[in-house]
Amino acid sequence: MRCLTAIGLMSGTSLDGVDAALVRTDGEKIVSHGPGLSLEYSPELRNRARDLLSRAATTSPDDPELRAIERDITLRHIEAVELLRRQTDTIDLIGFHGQTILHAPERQLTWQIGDAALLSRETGLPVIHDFRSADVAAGGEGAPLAPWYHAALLHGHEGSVAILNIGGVANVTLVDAGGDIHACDTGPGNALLDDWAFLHTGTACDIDGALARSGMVHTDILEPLLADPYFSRPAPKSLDRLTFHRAMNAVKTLSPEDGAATLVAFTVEAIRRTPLPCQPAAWYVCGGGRRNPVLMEQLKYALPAPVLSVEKLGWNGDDLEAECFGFLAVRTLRKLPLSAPTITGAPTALTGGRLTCASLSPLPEWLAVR
Ligand SMILES: Nc1ncnc2c1ncn2[C@@H]1O[C@H](COP(=O)(O)OP(=O)(O)OP(=O)(O)O)[C@@H](O)[C@H]1O
Ligand SMILES: CC(=O)N[C@H]1[C@@H]2OC[C@@H](O2)[C@@H](O)[C@@H]1O[C@H](C)C(=O)O
Repeated sequence: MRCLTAIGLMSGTSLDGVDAALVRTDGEKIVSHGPGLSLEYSPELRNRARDLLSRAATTSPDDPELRAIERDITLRHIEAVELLRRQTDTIDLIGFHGQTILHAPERQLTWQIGDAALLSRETGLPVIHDFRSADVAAGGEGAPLAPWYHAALLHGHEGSVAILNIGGVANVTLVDAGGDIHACDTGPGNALLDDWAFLHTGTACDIDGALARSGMVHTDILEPLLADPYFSRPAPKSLDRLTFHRAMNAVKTLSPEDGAATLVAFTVEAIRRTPLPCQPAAWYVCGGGRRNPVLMEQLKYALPAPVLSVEKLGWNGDDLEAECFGFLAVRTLRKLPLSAPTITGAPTALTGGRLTCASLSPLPEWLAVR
């Protein structure tokens, strides 16, 4: 198959906005990746989405507020596509992750909202979406899905490497010296710390780790949190943004600074305790967590190998997830696997994703022959 240029779109668990990025690929090799951009959600939309997440388990897909949030989020994605389109000649397709509002693989449930038909109609492009359902339906975790992309980018790299994404939730990909891929969600990323900072300072995150830096870690609170069976469970495993929300209750009597320090330690300790088949020679960090200097310092202290930003590999740590969904969109078209037993626990290597093509007539030849 010839190489295609895809726009990948990701609205992550921190609910900060939409990331969009270009990737040129045949679904196996990465010819080029980037540039990308991010568009924030308004504080109002963020609050509505946060509220929706907390009641998603009991919300019907026809709920009018859910529909309204889905539309507003999709409109922001359309803006992102139009802005990115100005930076390149031809776009072939879009990989559209949507916004996860509920993730419960043990109930074969994973729910990403986003109106793929509206996105396709407004942009005139084919849209691949619903990346996680097939994996969850087959008994997999449905997440993380970035590992195939990390492995493709690492092609030719020697030794074992960990790529650590610290978003709202944190997840790791380990590519071992033989090229085998292992992965899982490690535990909380920034989401608890974001909620804590918002509660105490009204800011969307603990900017530059200012709160955590002057706080003290309360191990008497931390240890019971780390006693959760999730941390001793072998990989593959995945999380919902709200899985460890009770930690907010556990730290509620602490000062803003001590609460922040304890939540940072929770993220770091969960990463350190992640059961991996071998120790990586280096950890490369992507996602917004790498911008929190306190988190990065603590990681460097806790982990036995060097901890660096993915920028050291020449990658853009803000765009990586968006690029990934462009890459996976092309893999969907080629019916290549998006997941595998050591990544999501799916019984075999599985493809996934669905095509929505609202306004293309005639279909491009590469799409029509699928
Ligand atoms: N200067 C900063 N100081 C502290 N934290 C920061 C800073 N910049 C970004 N962050 C953190 O990064 C987060 C955003 O990270 P990112 O965009 O990777 O998350 P996401 O993609 O939404 O999450 P996920 O990967 O779980 O889907 C913010 O919510 C914040 O916690
Ligand atoms: C269900 C869901 O949306 N999971 C996200 C979330 O954010 C980080 C972590 O939890 C990861 O498992 C996943 O996203 C990335 C892009 C993934 O699938 O690799």
